[in-house]
Amino acid sequence: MSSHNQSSVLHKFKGILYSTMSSEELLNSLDSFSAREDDVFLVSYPKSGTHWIAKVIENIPNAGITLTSPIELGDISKFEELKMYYKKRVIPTHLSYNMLPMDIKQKQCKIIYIVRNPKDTAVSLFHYYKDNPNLPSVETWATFLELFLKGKGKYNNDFYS
Ligand SMILES: Nc1ncnc2c1ncn2[C@@H]1O[C@H](COP(=O)(O)O)[C@@H](OP(=O)(O)O)[C@H]1O
Ligand SMILES: CCc1ccc(OS(=O)(=O)O)cc1
Repeated sequence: MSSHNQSSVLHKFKGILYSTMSSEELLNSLDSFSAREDDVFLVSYPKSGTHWIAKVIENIPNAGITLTSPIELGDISKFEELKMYYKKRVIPTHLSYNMLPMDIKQKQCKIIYIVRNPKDTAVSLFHYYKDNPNLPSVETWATFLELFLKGKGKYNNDFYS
């Protein structure tokens, strides 16, 4: 696995790799997020079928919900953006439980946790990295799988360092 390009698309926050589309300032301020009691969080590891489940939820007739972008995606203005939604919010995230904003736990918001067979998730992630020239290049399936099994990947820790 080569680490070229890593600096342009990934950055480490508290030992975990995130997309640079999640600003450090936002990640640092997650605990200042003010949850609503009726918020629903759609929590998943990347490539677990998040978009599919999100679409299913979004298409529930008369659900009266707004599907937002992931809570960790964007800059410090994210929480202001989320405040603008007046309908019940369904908020996706790939954050680990420890990184979830405190208020979500305090208000006991509902969480839908998506689990996909990790063998399929690993294959999906492997192809995702292979097909995305902006991500660090993947050499072989064997090296990728070894790192994946060690929990070393985006939203995990130091896959590409
Ligand atoms: N109805 C469905 N059943 C099972 N997997 C689905 C699905 N719809 C999408 N997926 C798979 O979910 C993965 C994407 O996940 P995410 O939305 O979290 O990024 C893709 O996996 P593959 O790369 O194996 O095709 C995609 O094909
Ligand atoms: C459909 C809502 C959604 C969910 C997750 C996303 O992040 S990622 O593409 O899986 O990194 C984006 C949008």
